Amino acid sequence: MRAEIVILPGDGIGPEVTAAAVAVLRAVARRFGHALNFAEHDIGGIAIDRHGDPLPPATLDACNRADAVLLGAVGGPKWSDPNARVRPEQGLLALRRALGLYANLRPVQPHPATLGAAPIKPHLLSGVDLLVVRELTGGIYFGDKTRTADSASDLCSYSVAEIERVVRRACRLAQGRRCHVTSVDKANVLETSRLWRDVATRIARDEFPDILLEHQLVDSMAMHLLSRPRAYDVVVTENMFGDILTDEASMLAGSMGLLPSASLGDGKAGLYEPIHGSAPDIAGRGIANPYGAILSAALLLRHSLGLVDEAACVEQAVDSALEAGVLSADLAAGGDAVGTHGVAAAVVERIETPSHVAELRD
Ligand SMILES: NC(=O)c1ccc[n+]([C@@H]2O[C@H](COP(=O)([O-])OP(=O)(O)OC[C@H]3O[C@@H](n4cnc5c(N)ncnc54)[C@H](O)[C@@H]3O)[C@@H](O)[C@H]2O)c1
Ligand SMILES: CC(C)[C@H](C(=O)O)[C@@H](O)C(=O)O
Ligand SMILES: [Mg+2]
Repeated sequence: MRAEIVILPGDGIGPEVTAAAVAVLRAVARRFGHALNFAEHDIGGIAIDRHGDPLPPATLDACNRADAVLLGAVGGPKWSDPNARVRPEQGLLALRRALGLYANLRPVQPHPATLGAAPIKPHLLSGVDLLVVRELTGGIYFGDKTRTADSASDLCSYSVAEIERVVRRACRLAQGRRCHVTSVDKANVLETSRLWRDVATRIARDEFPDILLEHQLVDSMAMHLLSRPRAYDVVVTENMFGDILTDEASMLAGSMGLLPSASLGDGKAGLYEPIHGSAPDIAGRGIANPYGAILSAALLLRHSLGLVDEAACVEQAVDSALEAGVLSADLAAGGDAVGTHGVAAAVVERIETPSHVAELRD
């Protein structure tokens, strides 16, 4: 197949981890005979520096035309002055909104080889397999903002239609899994959460009789996610709760650097990015963990290009590399760590050696 993929490396470790993911996609293209074309564009801080705009029109045009977009990360201390006129993160938010990507899928499946890196007891982690579906284009992120000398406000609003579409997406995804959806809200305090709970209840009851829907308040969810993570299958929640809970969930896997994400709308095109940020504390040292970016590339192959076997091949190559002890510094716990390039090379080698990955599939 032919596909146009836009690469947005962004800031900090973004360029390091996207380079690793592109190397893996090139290996997939070679092995399976696909013509994947990559076009790099600016977003975030680097786009502010070069164009005075965190989402330049040329970047947005390219993303609109592409079959899929792969992003590294945006932001960093250079652009973090609270009084700055414009911020890198605005570029990412505007892109998600402009592409209509309302459902952000963040799968969490701790790998046996990285249990040692997690601060949670290993017996709580075996068998954990959950999928957070985070609403991505509404809520407090996008409401009106005000600021005066002595006060500030951020409006949180949701429409019925915004809640319906993301809950439907979560229920459909659960039908392909264990048919269990946990909807997370703060309905004991927030009006938006009370609407969320009403709509989620109605959609599950009227359209998905095969789905078990449960509701959980976000504060106790933050606790249960660590104390009984195996209890969850699909978790659906609003924008900011999903942001916070998935950074927490990354500790089940062992590192922020491990979790991928897919941001989807109603069409095939999507935006794929690891859930972590630009990690200014380790940027430029070649030690960033690229597994989350590589697994995001696997999601791109599956969801936007429909290349299911190719996606599975990447995921199996990652499993095999982790099993072989190819661990970046955040996972190696003082042992021998492999740099970003080394991790990418280990995954590429496994994709190029079909027998290696086929063995795992049996
Ligand atoms: N999608 C995005 O572009 C995105 C996501 C989150 C944060 N950010 C931005 O990133 C900047 C830094 O934010 P932060 O420090 O709160 O969060 P962060 O995710 O960048 O880093 C948190 C911690 O996790 C570590 N870490 C993150 N990714 C890693 C990786 N791949 N390998 C190894 N270690 C990794 C970092 O070294 C740091 O100690 C901010 O400007 C923030 O807005 C961007
Ligand atoms: C950088 C920031 C705007 C972003 C978000 O809050 O959505 C990030 O934290 C993420 O998780 O993708
Ligand atoms: Mg986040």
